[in-house]
Amino acid sequence: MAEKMPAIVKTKPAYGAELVEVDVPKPGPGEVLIKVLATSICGTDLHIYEWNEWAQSRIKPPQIMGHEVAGEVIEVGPGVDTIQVGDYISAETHIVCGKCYACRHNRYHVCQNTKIFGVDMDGVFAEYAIVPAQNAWKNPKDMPPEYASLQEPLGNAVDTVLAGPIAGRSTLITGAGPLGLLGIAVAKASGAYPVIVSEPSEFRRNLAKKVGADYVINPFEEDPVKAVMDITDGAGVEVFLEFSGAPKALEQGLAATTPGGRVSLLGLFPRDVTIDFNNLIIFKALEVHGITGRHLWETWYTVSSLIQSGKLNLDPIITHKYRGFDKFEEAFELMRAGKTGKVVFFPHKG
Ligand SMILES: NC(=O)c1ccc[n+]([C@@H]2O[C@H](COP(=O)([O-])OP(=O)(O)OC[C@H]3O[C@@H](n4cnc5c(N)ncnc54)[C@H](O)[C@@H]3O)[C@@H](O)[C@H]2O)c1
Ligand SMILES: C[C@@H](O)[C@H](N)C(=O)O
Ligand SMILES: [Zn+2]
Ligand SMILES: [Zn+2]
Repeated sequence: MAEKMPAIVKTKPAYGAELVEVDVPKPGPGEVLIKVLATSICGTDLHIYEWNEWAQSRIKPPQIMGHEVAGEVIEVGPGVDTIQVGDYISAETHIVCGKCYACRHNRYHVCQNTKIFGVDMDGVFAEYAIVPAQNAWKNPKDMPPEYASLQEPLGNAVDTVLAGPIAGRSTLITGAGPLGLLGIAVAKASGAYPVIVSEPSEFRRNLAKKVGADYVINPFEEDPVKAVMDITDGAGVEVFLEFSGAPKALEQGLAATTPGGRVSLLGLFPRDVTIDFNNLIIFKALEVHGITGRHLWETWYTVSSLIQSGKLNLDPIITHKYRGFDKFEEAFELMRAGKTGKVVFFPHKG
């Protein structure tokens, strides 16, 4: 096996990243080494690439980027007995402690000592990568690697969409970035109707339609609250799913939700948000959920089953596929410009 490999590395505390030759890592105790078959870019990778304030406070270069992955196990470290060479895996990116108050209540998704690979340690934008065995998820052999790699962000979308009843419910999704698009696919596969999407980008509104949105709205040109009221005969939507992180979208979504409806919030707001709690939440008796990460491991079972059911319309969401990492800068710049859905690399050129 090769001793060196190309990897996208955050080499310096500054904008960008570099494609460099690094040593193929050796799995330590409790770890496995995978041949990376597919790896996709997350918005968090973009923040690390851009070196925004959050990245500056958290990332310690030099470090291999990336965390969404599918790969074949080629070596297991000492003490690993749950995963074998030849297994085809994806990875839960949150490495949880198993010991804190949250973990001891089976709330692993809010472990207070969570570490994330590709964020707090080397990641998977490479030909080979280390995954802690406790984080490995075995895939069926016939699942395409690009779908298998999307399971981690699909888990975010599944936890948002399925935080309450959805079948037959009118649903508003704000934001059709990669996560919102995955949310549309999950909502449609789960029987939501009508699915109304508010998204300012024309490119992404078109993707939303291809994924199955029943109505799309440009919130910069028409009032989404009025549009939702028109579509729902003045009732408002039963379910509001926030995927944009835009404060205005939150306010509009709450106003467009029917009294007694359900609100699930995944988007992260760039600053504190001021909301009329009394009129938009309390007097409407809304059920509000904050969503973070994925439930371990219930969400992974749901995601895997949804993919295997063939009902998730993922193909329109994967807008860009790259063999090798040579054009990684193009990929990041396209994503920064909002001209992509999900971007997937297949690191091995052969
Ligand atoms: N809670 C979690 O665990 C978790 C995990 C992953 C991502 N996130 C967050 O989820 C959000 C979505 O992620 P993403 O990668 O798709 O981000 P993204 O930035 O690519 O997508 C956001 C979309 O919202 C749209 N938008 C902007 N203003 C809007 C408005 N007023 N109304 C409607 N849409 C508007 C943008 O045009 C864009 O397409 C981000 O805020 C991200 O930080 C949270
Ligand atoms: C790391 C972050 O980007 C990841 N998608 C999560 O679910 O937490
Ligand atoms: Zn991520
Ligand atoms: Zn913990």
